[in-house]
Amino acid sequence: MKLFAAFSAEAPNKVFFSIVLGALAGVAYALLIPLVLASLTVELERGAPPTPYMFASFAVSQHRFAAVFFVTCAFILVARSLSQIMLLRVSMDMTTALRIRLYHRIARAPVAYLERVGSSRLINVLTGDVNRIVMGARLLPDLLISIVTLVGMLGFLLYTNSAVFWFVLGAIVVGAVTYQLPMYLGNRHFTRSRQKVDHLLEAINGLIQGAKELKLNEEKRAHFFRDMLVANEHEILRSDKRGYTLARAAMNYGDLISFFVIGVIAFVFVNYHVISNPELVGVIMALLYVTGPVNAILNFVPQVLVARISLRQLNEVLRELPEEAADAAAEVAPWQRLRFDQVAYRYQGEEGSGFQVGPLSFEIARGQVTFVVGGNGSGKSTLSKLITLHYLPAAGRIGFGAGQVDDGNRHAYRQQICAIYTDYYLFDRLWGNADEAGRQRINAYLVALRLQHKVSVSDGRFSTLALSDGQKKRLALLVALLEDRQLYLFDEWAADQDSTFKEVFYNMLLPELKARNKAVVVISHDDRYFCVADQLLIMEEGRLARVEAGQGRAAPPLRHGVAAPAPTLEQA
Ligand SMILES: Nc1ncnc2c1ncn2[C@@H]1O[C@H](COP(=O)(O)OP(=O)(O)OP(=O)(O)O)[C@@H](O)[C@H]1O
Repeated sequence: MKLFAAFSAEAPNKVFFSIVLGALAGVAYALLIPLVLASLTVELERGAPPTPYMFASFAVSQHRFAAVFFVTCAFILVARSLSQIMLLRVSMDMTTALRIRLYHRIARAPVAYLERVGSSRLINVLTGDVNRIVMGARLLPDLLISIVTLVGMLGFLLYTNSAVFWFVLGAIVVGAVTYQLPMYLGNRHFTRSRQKVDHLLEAINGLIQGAKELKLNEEKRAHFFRDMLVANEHEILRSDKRGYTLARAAMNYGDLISFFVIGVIAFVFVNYHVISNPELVGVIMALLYVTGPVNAILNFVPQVLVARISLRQLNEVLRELPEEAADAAAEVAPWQRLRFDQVAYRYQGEEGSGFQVGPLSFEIARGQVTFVVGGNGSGKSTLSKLITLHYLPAAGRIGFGAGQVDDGNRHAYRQQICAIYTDYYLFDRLWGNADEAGRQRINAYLVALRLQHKVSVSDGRFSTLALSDGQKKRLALLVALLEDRQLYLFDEWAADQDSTFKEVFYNMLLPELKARNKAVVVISHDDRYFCVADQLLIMEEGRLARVEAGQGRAAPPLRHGVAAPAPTLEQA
């Protein structure tokens, strides 16, 4: 029912219309056998067969019945095709709408959540579950046609012989109930298999991303295959085999229910009830005829069950996907200082609580460069995500000038921030239309970052991203510099740059941003350049050990011959 509701929400009118058409096709289907039987009965009652009607030089008996029969067939063809095509189209629209809805939800989910669940689960929902839901929903009209046909044929049986009707109805109820038991058990195996697919996708990700490491260590590769890939594959295989075995057995049992009933009526029932031979022929024809719809109902059930499991997974993801308010247009006042007041953040650990950063209190001023320094694991990157408003503080307040960051304005403040994280992502294009001045700036930055012979930009797209790690990071810096923001954060940007570009970064770009009255936060291990900072925040084990005033001056030039200086921006 939930599956149906999810489906009909997409286009209620179209779904309603195609269901009516499907139901009419089912009714017409159920009329075919009674029509043939009625024409035979009329012929028997008349005694001598009438002269056949000639149609296109073919002799046609009972031409009125024949006409109704063929018109009914034509109606079934049209109604059924229309119903299926309409629902097929709605289901395609539904697939796209579901995916787009999920994209929006993922885009609005907090970064901390996305880091926690990882990409495998979400990709599995987007590519696998959405399709399975739509496949299941697509079967609904066929299911409906079969149900209506079955009901119509039961009506015919009631009309023919009420004792047979009650017997058949009882047999169908017993058959459906006994059929449910193996289906229920099969369903449990399918659910288990579906959960394992998430783990398998993660392992496949490791297989591709970790290809280099795996190739260099045969023992590691063997363990990875055994414990991650093969173990998950086998568990999925085991669950699927059990699930499909039970489902198949149940389906075959379902296939034969009609024949059991026919056998019992033909060989046993007739000895206890009065039933004429024409009635018996009619009943057996009707029962043979319902074999198709009964099989269809039972065959579609496993797919609808799989679709229901996927719908449950999708709803679970949608339910647990937290949504952040995303009002980029909220009013925020101009500010000069970013304030952290007793701000604390704690990761959710596997068992209980994880690493805690804070409580931290400090200020970052515009027109100044603030360095965040400290040992590995001291919490610098975590702090960077607090400063850029991705992690929500568990305690304390973050403010820009007199304004406090809250759910309503967080997204608007984010629009004033630009960051390059250690795990940055470089998109292959620049968004927004660049005018002539913009194009000149891009070219100037390409020259300053010595990328002019490697990358060009046309129609806002980079000509290539096949670059070295250092070059890619310089391209990411170019993208950041083109965005005119109030606060810039660089998390170990210079770590994999050679000395020339460290010079450019620390002695040229940072002072330039400072001169443009930007608040600049730099996470760095380059102690040679600490003198560039106006302020140093020193982190130790998640706490702010000290806040030191810096010198706010350029680092002394590199020794002659170590690196050729890059052109300044003005020169470029
Ligand atoms: N996504 C996460 N989930 C849980 N714990 C995390 C996560 N990211 C980091 N941590 C924990 O937080 C601590 C601080 O990590 P963080 O990356 O902030 O340190 P860092 O100072 O930037 O280190 P480095 O200099 O090595 O980059 C680490 O001990 C780590 O275990």
